[in-house]
Amino acid sequence: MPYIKKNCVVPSTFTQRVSTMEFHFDVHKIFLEPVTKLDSSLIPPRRPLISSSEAQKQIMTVIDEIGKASAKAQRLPAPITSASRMQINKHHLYILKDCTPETAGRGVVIGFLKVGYKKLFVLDQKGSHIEAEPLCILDFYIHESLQRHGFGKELFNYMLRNEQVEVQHVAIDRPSEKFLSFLRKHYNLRSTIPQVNNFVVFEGFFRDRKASVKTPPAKRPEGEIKPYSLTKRDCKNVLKEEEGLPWPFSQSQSNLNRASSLGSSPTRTSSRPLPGEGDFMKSLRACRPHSLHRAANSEEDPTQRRRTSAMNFSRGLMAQKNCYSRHISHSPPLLARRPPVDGIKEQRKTGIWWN
Ligand SMILES: CC(=O)SCCNC(=O)CCNC(=O)[C@H](O)C(C)(C)COP(=O)(O)OP(=O)(O)OC[C@H]1O[C@@H](n2cnc3c(N)ncnc32)[C@H](O)[C@@H]1OP(=O)(O)O
Repeated sequence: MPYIKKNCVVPSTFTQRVSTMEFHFDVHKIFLEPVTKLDSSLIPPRRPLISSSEAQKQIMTVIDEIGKASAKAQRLPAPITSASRMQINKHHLYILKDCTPETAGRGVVIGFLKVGYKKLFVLDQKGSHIEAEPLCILDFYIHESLQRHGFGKELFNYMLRNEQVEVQHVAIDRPSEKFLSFLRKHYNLRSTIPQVNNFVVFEGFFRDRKASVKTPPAKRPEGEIKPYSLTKRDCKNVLKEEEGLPWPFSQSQSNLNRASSLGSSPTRTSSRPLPGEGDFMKSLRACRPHSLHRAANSEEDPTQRRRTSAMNFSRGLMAQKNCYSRHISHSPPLLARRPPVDGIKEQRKTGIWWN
């Protein structure tokens, strides 16, 4: 397990030279703390020891490189963390550097954690959809050579303290098997509440929350049901971006297509309703949640991981519609297991999409 020595995170078993993400400049001059928190300004809380324009350039290089390393480790088709993405989103990036004397004068980063608040519809245990804006874990990476040394836990705990959030209250954007194992081991998070989007939440998500969660507006007479904030939009015609629909309803079709290729949690760029949105909302009321989302423990092709934010929504939509149109109040058994061979073939046969 690591321990803190002279404000630095150092693994107790650490004897060999660190081989991590190195840079041609000295990371210690831009990140003065063991963990540096960045927001969209990309300006560290403690002023770098070099000119601000040079610091900005180096910080952007670090973010781009660690983003690439994370994407490679997760076998994502493209990085979901980059300097330019940081600048346009309200995310927080925690960067952990190595502070051992061996790395003095060199640029060495151990890993990073990216989080951000997102509006989501989250299903509770009873299958009711709840509007929430939880802190979401968006990207998490520790360099391969230093995994299983306790750095991930140090960084994660630092983030929880800094964001003042309980671990069971976070939502996680398609966690990897390693991350699920990490959460089981360190936080005893095991049972998930099935969702129809890419986010995984654990039991306890709805308990003792400081931030408010609310159920959508009271049901209108049949035929007039409108999802959350559609009414608001109808009235005002304009929604501020921050007040857009929760994911998954915040996506325009074109954005869905783009998001699916990038694999990230999509950003809100449009407040136009999706085709079939109303049906989906109705079906959410008519259907209990099912394991459309990959079961937390299920195995999956890593190349497919986190690729399908948008596609999964479409699949969820289709499956929910399917469920609704057949007036089924429980998930059909088919939905509770993964496709035997190929989800697409299965979909063609059954009309039901797999997640
Ligand atoms: C929302 C998302 O970001 S999902 C993507 C998460 N990131 C990745 O999958 C990238 C590759 N993995 C990593 O970067 C790291 O393994 C992390 C970030 C998941 C965990 O960081 P670490 O520093 O390794 O974690 P730490 O040392 O504190 O905890 C170790 C525990 O994490 C889990 N873990 C870490 N590495 C592995 C691994 N290779 N295989 C299985 N479990 C692992 C295990 O539970 C492990 O405990 P164990 O060694 O007793 O089995």
